[in-house]
Amino acid sequence: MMEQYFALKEKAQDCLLFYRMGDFFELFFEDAKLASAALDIALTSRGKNAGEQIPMCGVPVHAAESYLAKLIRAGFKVAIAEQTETPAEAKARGGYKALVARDIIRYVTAGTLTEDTLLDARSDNMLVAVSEVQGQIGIAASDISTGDFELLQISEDALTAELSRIAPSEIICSPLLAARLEAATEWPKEDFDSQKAERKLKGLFGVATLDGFGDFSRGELAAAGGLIAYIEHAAQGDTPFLKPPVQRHAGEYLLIDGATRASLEIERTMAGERKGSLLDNIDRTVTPGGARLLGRDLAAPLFEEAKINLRLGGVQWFHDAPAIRDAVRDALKAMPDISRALGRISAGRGSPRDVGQIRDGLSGARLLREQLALDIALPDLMNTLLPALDGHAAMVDLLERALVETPPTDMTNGGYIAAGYDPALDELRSAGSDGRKAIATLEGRYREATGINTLKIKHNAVLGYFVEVPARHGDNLMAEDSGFTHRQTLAGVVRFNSTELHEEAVRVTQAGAHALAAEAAHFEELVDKLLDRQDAIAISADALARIDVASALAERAVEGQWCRPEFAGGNILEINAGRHPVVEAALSASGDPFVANDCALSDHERLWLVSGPNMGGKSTFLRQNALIVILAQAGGFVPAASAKLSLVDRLFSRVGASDNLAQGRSTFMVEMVETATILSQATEKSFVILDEVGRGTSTYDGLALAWAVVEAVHETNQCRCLFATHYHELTRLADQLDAMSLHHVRAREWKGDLVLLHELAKGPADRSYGLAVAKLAGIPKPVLKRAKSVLDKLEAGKAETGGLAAGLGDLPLFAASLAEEDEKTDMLREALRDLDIDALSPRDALDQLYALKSVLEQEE
Ligand SMILES: Nc1ncnc2c1ncn2[C@@H]1O[C@H](COP(=O)(O)OP(=O)(O)OP(=O)(O)O)[C@@H](O)[C@H]1O
Repeated sequence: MMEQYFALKEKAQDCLLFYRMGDFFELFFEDAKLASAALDIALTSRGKNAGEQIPMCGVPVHAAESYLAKLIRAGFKVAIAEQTETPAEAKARGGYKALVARDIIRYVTAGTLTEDTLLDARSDNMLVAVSEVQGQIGIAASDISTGDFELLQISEDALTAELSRIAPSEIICSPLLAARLEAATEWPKEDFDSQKAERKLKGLFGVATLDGFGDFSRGELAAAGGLIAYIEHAAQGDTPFLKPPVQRHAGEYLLIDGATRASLEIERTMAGERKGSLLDNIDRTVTPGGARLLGRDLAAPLFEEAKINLRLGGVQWFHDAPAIRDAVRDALKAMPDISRALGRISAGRGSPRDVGQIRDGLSGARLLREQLALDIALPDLMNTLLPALDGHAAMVDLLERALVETPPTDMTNGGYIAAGYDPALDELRSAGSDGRKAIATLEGRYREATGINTLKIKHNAVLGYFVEVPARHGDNLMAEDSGFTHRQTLAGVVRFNSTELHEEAVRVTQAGAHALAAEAAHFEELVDKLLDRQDAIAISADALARIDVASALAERAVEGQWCRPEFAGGNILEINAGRHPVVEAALSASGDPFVANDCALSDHERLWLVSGPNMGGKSTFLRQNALIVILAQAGGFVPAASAKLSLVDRLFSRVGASDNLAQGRSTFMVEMVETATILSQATEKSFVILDEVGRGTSTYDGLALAWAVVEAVHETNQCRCLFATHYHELTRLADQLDAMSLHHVRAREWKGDLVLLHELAKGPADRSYGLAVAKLAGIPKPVLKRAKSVLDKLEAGKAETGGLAAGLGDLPLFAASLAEEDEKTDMLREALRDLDIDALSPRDALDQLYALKSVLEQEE
């Protein structure tokens, strides 16, 4: 057995091996130690290997899913080794001592789950494959529990942003990329082959060309190849359930990098929780499919006005029609998760319950369509979605006739095919129940005939049916002519068989076995019919999810009195009475009102410098405007009285200081890396919020950096920007930078105490109130007093010398100093531009590099 175990373990590689033995999955050696610790179950031992006890632990097969869930959550992968023949088959093959054959039938990994119990119903579970072809990155992403499948090609610098959007549970990559993608599992290069992948995809979707799905690059195809190979490996041969690939193009979406996503707490808070995030705040969806789609929408807001307005039209319609909204949401609430049920069926793991769910979902969809079709003024969104809900009448009708109302998950005991669907099955069932009745009658007759009132006819798995009497009556039935044959004597009872009982028993078991087989055959047939229509069913499920999202966003908008955003040309962001939905909700829980604030960025006033006391609401103001952009471009209403904006191509946020010690970066380093990304990538169409850039270092360095960053954003990037700062000195820049204006959050001192008004006003803050905030926070009085006298001294010094920023008045403008530096690098640029990299051998490339270096040295 150990030999067989080692062979399987070798195959399982870095996965824990679940080795099936009877009713248990057993784990041995190191696997047992790891699993027993992770699952908190007993570690025992069994037999010896090389003189050492073999550590072992086990989980019962019937409860294996919950243990699997725990292990996957703890970051393990599991290989399931099942018995591939029965003990009887093994005996027939190799005699009494033959070992039952076993093989790995499936690998369970975080990205290849389909079971309800192992998945979060309201989030996607993405598996991502990444490849690199000629310097371009191909990404294939799929949620195999629903079949969603997308492909895209990006440049390498966009990789982390894309991965943060997709938030995969598991990443695989070709060996070339493994060093750059720490979290990824390396997968053989042969599977990342674009030509092989193209053939595979064509086969999978039964098409002669992939042109109908998109014009895929070699990188995209290679990634798809890796992804499919990995899924096939996990399922050990079953064809993966994938819908036709959707090709994404970087320019179709609002780009949000990982740091911005994290700092704006879009889908998760900084602490990693869904609760407290923007998504959690706005999520009023009533179906798991809707919740998943909303998550996807927020992760990738659109950059196309027509598409956004299509979504907004749907939200508006539900917003304006409360009765329809309520009715639709009630109908949706009752609907099962069709997508995931279909995913399981397609993966060969579907149960009668899954088929029942699809029946109920599709029939609900049809009712919904009939209900909505009565409305004459449907918005475009609904006009495009409603037809997708139809077309399943024959399927629903078949499933309604074929299945009982609530089919079980477990098929082993049958009972899921409805009475009346198949007369032959009905007959088998009645033969079975007639037999059981006959056995009950037989029991009565035997009691009478033998005079033993305690005689019983029982059934167990080993003996089948038998007659049982207490031991003291045993002898009566032992007589040769009694009609009973002895089978077993136990401590208190004796068991017998009889010809009549045997005949009835055969009738019952045969009828039962035939009925089970008939049910299984019907089930298989139903599954085949469903799979024939799986694309159409998936489209209906997607349409239901979209309707759920539209009605949920409308519900949230009504609840919070949100407005429909409008889009305009140019580069504006005009928000009237904007609010931060998460802060507002937190405040309202404690009964405090949220103070709404306006934002009015335009081509002439692109950059707002916001100052004011700590705790005054600067960060909240910056973030709320970023969140409004996200919500608007995701196709939702926004928390404001009115909102008009020009589409944003990239959103950047550098908010708050957070150490990323895991990556070995200090607070200041993180701040600078993020700021560098913004300065290099923000375009005129971007929106940037910068919060206290420079505060992580010494005052002079910090101010100098903040100063230069404001100038660069204003002069070079020319994007819309909100910049919060405590450096009062920066306000001087307003004289030089014509598209920058000054704003502050208001505060007042009242009877010696600070009152924060959280209200934005024009102009710079009059003072910083740092000490007053410290007092609010409970800094001891002697410390405050001392701080006050230090402050007085500093301010006296400042008055004499002109302060920190003295002498900055005659600094030349940013653009002027930049131009000078640019010239220096021109020769280099020329040389680089003339290089034809594709034509270079590695040797030439090295020579060129030396040449470039010497150009640089000459210049310097
Ligand atoms: N518009 C508002 N209306 C009501 N309360 C607000 C508003 N904005 C902020 N607050 C409250 O003030 C708190 C502090 O806000 P915020 O963090 O935005 O201040 P800040 O000016 O950025 O502070 P710091 O300079 O210390 O970072 C928030 O947690 C919230 O409770």
